[in-house]
Parts: sequence; structure tokens; C-alpha cells
Amino acid sequence: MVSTENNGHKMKIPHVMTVAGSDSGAGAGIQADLKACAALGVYCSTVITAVTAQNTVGVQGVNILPEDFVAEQMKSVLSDMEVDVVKTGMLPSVGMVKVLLHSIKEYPVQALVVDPVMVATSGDVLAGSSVLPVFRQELLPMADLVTPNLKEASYLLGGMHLETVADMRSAAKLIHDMGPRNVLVKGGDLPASMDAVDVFFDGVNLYELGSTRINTRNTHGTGCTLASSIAAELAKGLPMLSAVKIAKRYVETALNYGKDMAIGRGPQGPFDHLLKLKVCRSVAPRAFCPSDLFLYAVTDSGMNGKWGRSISDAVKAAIEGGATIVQLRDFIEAAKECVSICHSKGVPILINDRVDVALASDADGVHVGQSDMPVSLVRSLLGPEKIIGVSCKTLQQAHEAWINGADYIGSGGVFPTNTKANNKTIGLDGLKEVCLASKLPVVAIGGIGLSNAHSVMEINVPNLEGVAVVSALFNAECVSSATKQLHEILKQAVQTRK
Ligand SMILES: Nc1ncnc2c1ncn2[C@@H]1O[C@H](COP(=O)(O)OP(=O)(O)O)[C@@H](O)[C@H]1O
Ligand SMILES: Cc1ncc(COP(=O)(O)O)c(N)n1
Ligand SMILES: [Mg+2]
Repeated sequence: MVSTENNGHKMKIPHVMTVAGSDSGAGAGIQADLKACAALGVYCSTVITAVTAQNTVGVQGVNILPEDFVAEQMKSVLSDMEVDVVKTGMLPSVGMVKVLLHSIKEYPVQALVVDPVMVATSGDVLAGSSVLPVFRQELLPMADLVTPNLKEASYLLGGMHLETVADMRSAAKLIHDMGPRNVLVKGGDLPASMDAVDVFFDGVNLYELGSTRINTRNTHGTGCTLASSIAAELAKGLPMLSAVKIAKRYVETALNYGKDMAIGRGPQGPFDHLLKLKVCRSVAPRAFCPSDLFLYAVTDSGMNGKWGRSISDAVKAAIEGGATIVQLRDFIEAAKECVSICHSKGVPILINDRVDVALASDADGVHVGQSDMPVSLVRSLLGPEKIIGVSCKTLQQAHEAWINGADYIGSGGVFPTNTKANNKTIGLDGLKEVCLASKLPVVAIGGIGLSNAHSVMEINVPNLEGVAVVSALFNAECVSSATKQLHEILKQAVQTRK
């Protein structure tokens, strides 16, 4: 494992070294291994055996690296970096296999996973039949797991026909006789099958591992990904069968998420490894503009309840009246509905305090107070693209908000207010002081309404972008007309400021 220092403690990071070919199209090979390991939280070092020119049409060229240089890469990594598991992909020559075996004899690892890559799905040859004898006689006996697809299993078995799951079961047993501890015969290419069945044999028991067959063209790299994911789970310390099952589930889930991705013009699109990132970004991120703070509508379920409105109706009406950003103080059920309303209107929506609700509803960000989760932690949970606002009353707090990665600050209470008990009023002078000290845009909050919004904007500091209001909108009988009136007042105030 790779060790890192973390507050004085050594932290072990599981480490897979892949020995494989580079795929310029990046669905398979070295690129698949790196992305799969990254997705599963495992460190991956890379020994490149060949560089291929490949795309969704096929393999246009293969450039094999000199064997002694492959040996040098392995030595660099193995002699220094505490590798747990070695995974092999494209080993295009007999010499390359010998170099690998020599290296792992010199630097033993916890497990060797062999994906006996021979032919790309496009039909192009990546390792010719001249490697078969050394695969059978020297590589497989060293392997903890070998993962042939149907064609590769057939080559290893001298051309045996494999067309059914029963054939795969026999193949797994016969390949096991060549010496590997475990065999996984993959059935991705099984003709006319409704599911994707792989057969696993550990020398004693045979298991049929099934999954839904995903209807997609984006399968280029599934084999490499499966093998490196198994290696990643083994590096974490899982037993073989568990590692295989988890890796298969990862492949199935990622195929499903990436099934409609359109990359390239050829018949086989690339596998999409980084599904987690995609899940977080199901909606294009809303970049923050300081001018979003102009008319900042903060919901209040008590007030809306009093007027007999649902939160989503209140949000719709506020947007109709010109609200430029919405903050929700109401939770998960309301959040999902309001997020979709705001996104359809292009208005950003933030969640008050609750990072979990923001994540679950895919809101644009959160607004936190001084006693909530620290801004730096909120940033690390929400990622670089979400909007974070923080309430600040003092110059020191404004400075910290900026250092810790907030996008804007809310400053107040400017005037006394009933919506927040025990909230210190800082007045227009306090607001001005915070604005002048803040490197971030500011929205004023606290007791602001139609009668005094003008006086707030009149303090005339350039980074005061707008006002955040609760009662002025949601304690009114008609939210949209109250919002319109406030919008007009703010517009005039900004015009006189210019
Ligand atoms: N369309 C699919 N839906 C679900 N799983 C699939 C699909 N195609 C392949 N798989 C799975 O992906 C893994 C790689 O299998 P396979 O495609 O046979 O290997 P290779 O990419 O080496 O040819 C296996 O676990 C297989 O069952
Ligand atoms: C460099 C390289 N290595 C391996 C494969 C096999 O790809 P698959 O995972 O689809 O079997 C490939 N096409 N290119
Ligand atoms: Mg393969």
C-alpha cells in the first residue's frame, strides 16, 4: 500500500499496478485502469507495454515498447511504491510476459490478476497467437485470477467452441487446469443472451454471476475495467469472490449510467467510468454571478402556511415577480420540487444550513451561519462548482469566509426583525463596514422591506449586490406583486447609485 502522512498518522492507500497498453480512445487499456481505480478509491500506477491508435471504429495502429524499457518501468514502481496487486492487460510479446514474470518474482505482490487481452472487440489483434504457449505454461500458473472473454477462452483452449453458459462452465474448469488459482470466463459476447452471465471457478465451486444486460453501444473497455476493478477490490483486502461480485456490479452500474453517451462515429463507444461525478452533475452546474444576489428570496413555511400557499407556489410566484435567487428553509420534499422549478426558470436555488439536503436535491448550493458546518468542510462536500454563502456580522468573519472558499456573504441583521430571534442588529453602519472589508459580494439581510430597501442600497458600496428578504415577500398576500414592487425599488436605487 502507498503510505501518506495524515496528521502524523500513516495512512495506507491500496495500490494496483497495471501493466497494459495505452488506448488513445481512452475507453480501454491503461486509461480504463486508471479511471476504474480512481472511481473505486484505489491508487493506480501504470506500466505501459504498447501505445495503440484506437477510436470507436477500431485499432488503427499499435506501437510496442521495447521490452527492457517495460522492465525499467516495472522496476521503478515495484522497487519504491508498495504495490498490493498487479493487473495485466495487453502483453503483446513472449518477451514482455517473461519480463513481467521476472519482475514479480523479484518483487512479490499480494495478487496477480491476468486479463489475457488478445483481440479487441473490433476484431483487431492486440496480442498474436505466438503468446499463447507462454500464457498457458508460464503466466497462468502465476495468476491468482485470469479473466478471458469468450474468444480468449477459446484461443487458450485451442479453438474450442463456446456458445452457451454450459460451454463457459467447461471452459472455466479446463483453464483452471492450466494453473491459475481462479478463473472468470466473461459472457459479455454470449450470442443472443438476455443477461450478462460470467462463470467463476475457484477450483472447487462454480458460480454463475448474472447481471442485467445493458442495451448500449458503449462497451469498449468493459473487460479491462472489470479486471482492474477486481484488482482494486483485492488491493483493499477483499476475498476473491467478493471482489469479483463488486467489480461486476460496478461495470453494470457504469454501463447503465453511460448507456446514452454519444462519443465517436464508430460501432463501439467507450465505457464511462466516472459515474459518480456524473451523478453529482446531472444538471449543468449554475455558475455563481454576484448579480444573482439582487433580489434574494428566503422562504418561510410559517408565513406561506398562514396565507394557504405551498412552498413551491410561493417560489413560483417570487420568481414570476423577479426574484433572482431563492433560499429554501423548508426541507427535502419541498426541496426537490423547488429545485426543478428554479432550474426550469434559470434561477439559482440554495438550501439553508443543510448540506445533505442540498446534495440530495441537487440544489445549486447552501447558505450557512457561523454556528453551522465550517465553510471549508461544506466546500469539500459540495465540490468546486456549488454556491456557498455564509452569514457574517464582523470583518473577521468576512475575511474567513473569503479564505475558506465562500462565494458571497450575507450581512445583517440590518434592521430589527422577528424572523430570527436573538439576532444582533448591526445597522446600516455595521453593514457598510462589513461590505468595505469584504472581498466577496454581499447581500444585506434582516428586517428589509419595501419601506427601507432603498436606504440599504444607498449606503453605496460597490460589492453590496442586493437584499435578502423573507417577510417582505412571503408575508404578503400576493407574493408576485410584492416581489415586483421590491424589484422596482431596487432597480431605482441602483440607477440613482450609478
Ligand atoms: N451489455 C452489457 N451489459 C451488462 N454487462 C455487460 C455487457 N457487456 C459486457 N458486460 C460485462 O462486462 C464484463 C466484460 O465482459 P466482456 O465484454 O465479455 O469482456 P471483454 O470486454 O474483454 O470482451 C463482464 O462482466 C460482462 O458480463
Ligand atoms: C490497449 C488496449 N487494451 C485492451 C483492449 C481490450 O478492450 P476490452 O476491454 O473492450 O476488451 C483494447 N481495446 N486496447
Ligand atoms: Mg477484453
